[in-house]
Amino acid sequence: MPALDVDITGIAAVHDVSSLFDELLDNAASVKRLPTIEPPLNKSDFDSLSQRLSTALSKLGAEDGDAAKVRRFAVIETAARDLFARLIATTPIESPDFVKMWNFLDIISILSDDGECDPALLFWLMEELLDSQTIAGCRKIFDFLESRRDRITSKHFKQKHLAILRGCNELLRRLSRAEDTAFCGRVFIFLFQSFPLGDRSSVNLRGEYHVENVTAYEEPQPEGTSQMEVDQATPKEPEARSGSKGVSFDAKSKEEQLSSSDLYPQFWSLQETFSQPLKLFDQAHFSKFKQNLDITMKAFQAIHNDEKPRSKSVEDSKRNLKRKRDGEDAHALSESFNPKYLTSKDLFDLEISDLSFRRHVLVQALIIMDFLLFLSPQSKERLATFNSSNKSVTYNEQLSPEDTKWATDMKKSISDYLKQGFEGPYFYRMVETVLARDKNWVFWKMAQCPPIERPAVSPARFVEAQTAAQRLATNKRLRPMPMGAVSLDFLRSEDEGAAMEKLQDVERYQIPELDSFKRKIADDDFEIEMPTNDQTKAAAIAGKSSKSWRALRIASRYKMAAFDKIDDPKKVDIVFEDLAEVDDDEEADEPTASEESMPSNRDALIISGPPSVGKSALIDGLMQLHKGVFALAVRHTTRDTKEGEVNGKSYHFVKKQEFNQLRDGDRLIEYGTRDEVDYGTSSKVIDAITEAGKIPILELDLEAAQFAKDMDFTARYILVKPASDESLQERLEQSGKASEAIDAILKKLPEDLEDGKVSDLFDTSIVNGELAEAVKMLDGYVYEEAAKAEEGAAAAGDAEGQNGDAEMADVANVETELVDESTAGEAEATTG
Ligand SMILES: Nc1ncnc2c1ncn2[C@@H]1O[C@H](COP(=O)(O)OP(=O)(O)OP(=O)(O)O)[C@@H](O)[C@H]1O
Repeated sequence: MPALDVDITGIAAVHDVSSLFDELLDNAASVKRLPTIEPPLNKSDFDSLSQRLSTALSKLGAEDGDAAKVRRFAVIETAARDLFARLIATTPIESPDFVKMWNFLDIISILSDDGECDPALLFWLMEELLDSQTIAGCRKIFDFLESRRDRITSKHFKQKHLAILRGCNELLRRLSRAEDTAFCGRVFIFLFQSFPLGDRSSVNLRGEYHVENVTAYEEPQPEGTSQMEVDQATPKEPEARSGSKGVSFDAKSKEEQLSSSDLYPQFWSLQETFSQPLKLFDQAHFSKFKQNLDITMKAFQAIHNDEKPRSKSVEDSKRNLKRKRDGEDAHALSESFNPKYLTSKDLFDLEISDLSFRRHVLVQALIIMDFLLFLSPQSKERLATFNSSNKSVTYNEQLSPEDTKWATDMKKSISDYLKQGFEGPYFYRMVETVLARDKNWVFWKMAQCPPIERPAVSPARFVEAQTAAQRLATNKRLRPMPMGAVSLDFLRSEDEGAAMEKLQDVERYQIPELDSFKRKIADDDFEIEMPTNDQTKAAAIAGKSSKSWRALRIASRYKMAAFDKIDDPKKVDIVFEDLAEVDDDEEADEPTASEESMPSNRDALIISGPPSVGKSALIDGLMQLHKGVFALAVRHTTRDTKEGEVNGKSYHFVKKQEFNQLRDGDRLIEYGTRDEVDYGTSSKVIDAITEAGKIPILELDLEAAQFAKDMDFTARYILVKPASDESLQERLEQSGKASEAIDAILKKLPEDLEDGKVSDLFDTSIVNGELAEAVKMLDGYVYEEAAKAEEGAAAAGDAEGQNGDAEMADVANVETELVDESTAGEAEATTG
């Protein structure tokens, strides 16, 4: 602490600075009205702070230089300590007025950051503040320190770090590890977060163990003594005792198990080794340890470990912490955070029946196994090349091959055990991660904690590295087989003709089809999921990456849109999918009709019938009548586009492979081949229409309709029949079909329209005689006019049945065509 240069000007300046501090505290009170630690005050909360401070210090003169700076710092420190002492003396920490202290500390922190006072002043005051308070008060001070940690440690850390370390260590000395475990943790965390990662001040460089932490337990009675003490008539405690207290052993291994009272001393004796691993260098101790750990492990394995851990949950602990911090129930906390083991014999059964407890002990054992394996011959060999200059943590002892095997096997058993039970895999992963990180710290310590920060590379070294990299990258020397190229070795080995033929192999010059990777990637996926062995799995993983990359490169030529849809880089399947969507623009052109305009039955409509019977004409008619209600499900086809056809409107024109993919991926609700051309309707197209709120209409030939039915596609199946063979023939001729084809169609007609077949497949049939009338019939069926009319007729009585108007006649017409011919017959008879 700088000595105060007491002189007249100094005393006057201290007075002025004290007045300034009072003013600043008044300013702070008007800026921050809450009596809380938060929010911190900032320099901007005080008007022209630097200037006001210069004025307050003006009596010291305007000299510069180190001596003047020391005088200024001393004056500010004296004024600060005066005010600080006044605040401590007059304001209890619980009082809302204590906010003045927090504000004052903020002011000091601002001055310190600006280099106006000694950087460590804040922490000197903090040390005194901690000294002046009870542990409950220290918690509040720590709340302040934690909330300002970044700010108060970011600048001039070198000048502050000793004061921080001293203050925290002093506090730790006051805290009980058993009662204030959580607070100790906060102090440690504060230290770790304040000090740079590579700071050596807290490293146990000498590798000392905390040997005072002795776990005391009830030593077993020497043989014979118990007989003297125990009443002969009292039966020896049965093994079943353990079961009655909650420990369940496997029936099979019960006989091999020690009773819990026998296990008790063996189990607790492990703690001695856990706290002093160096004892393992004594062979006798090591043998005993191995034996005890083996027995413990066996006992643990026999305990069913499928129960949930019984220890207080994290939430409970958090609640307790909160309570403690609120000062409401300090006692409860001291019970839940006891770092010492309770080793009473009476508790033993309960303790080892708790999965958390067993895990806790096994993690200790795992740490010891790592310690032992560090001494294995293999590890020693590896470490021989390592700079292990810190002899305090490198040991000359070497583990024998048998002991190495024991430690390795034990480590595996423990690891397997930890993975079992409630959230076992998660718990084990956490332990594994912590231990793996810890190993790195061990190496660092062995190498005498070399600086973690790397010095900047010199410009000369950078230029040298850059030139070398450029040289490597621009080396034009040809490799025997450039990356990705197909081997040309066969040119040497085979005769000229065969070699030339091979050279012309399509695979050599043609980019493979995108789809060719789909099956291969699926095969790799299968192998990864159900590997034959580790090698095949590794090969499949590597193969999948390479194939996915190649597939992406090919897809990038014409399927860039699909790339947006790749969420997981390991799943590129989307690039194989058909991206043909229903034409969005078209959908947008025709807005979806209102609810009232929709029929009550919203199943898709399948309009089917012989060629040229008028399916399209009927669909057009229906769609004209009800705009925005229906949308045509455009089929996919493998044929080329004809003149006037628009992709996505007439058909979705796709390649054979793409069509096959849709078909094999169960994405077609019907498909078939006509004249060597594939046609099919994608379920995606239908879903898109439904999602747009419309009803899909599928125009299908008879075979396709049958296919959809066989595929259980839900729809209303409507057959369009010609009024007569002649009228159909006429339309077929008009369509320009060859006469042979027309003959074939007409010849097949009776078979196609055979009653039984029709009634199985279709829900209704409509005779397309006069177009307008047929459309009306279709409309009536779709909007269930017939059903409505039936209801109406029932309500209106007979009269209407006798004087049916034209519309009713139409309805009757539909009914006559209903596939149940007997009913139709009756209807016909009625209307006739
Ligand atoms: N009721 C009708 N009266 C007169 N002409 C009609 C009638 N229905 C359809 N047509 C005409 O018959 C021709 C074939 O009709 P449409 O294309 O609708 O039949 P389709 O069943 O859809 O044929 P394809 O099976 O070949 O697709 C068209 O020129 C159409 O205008």
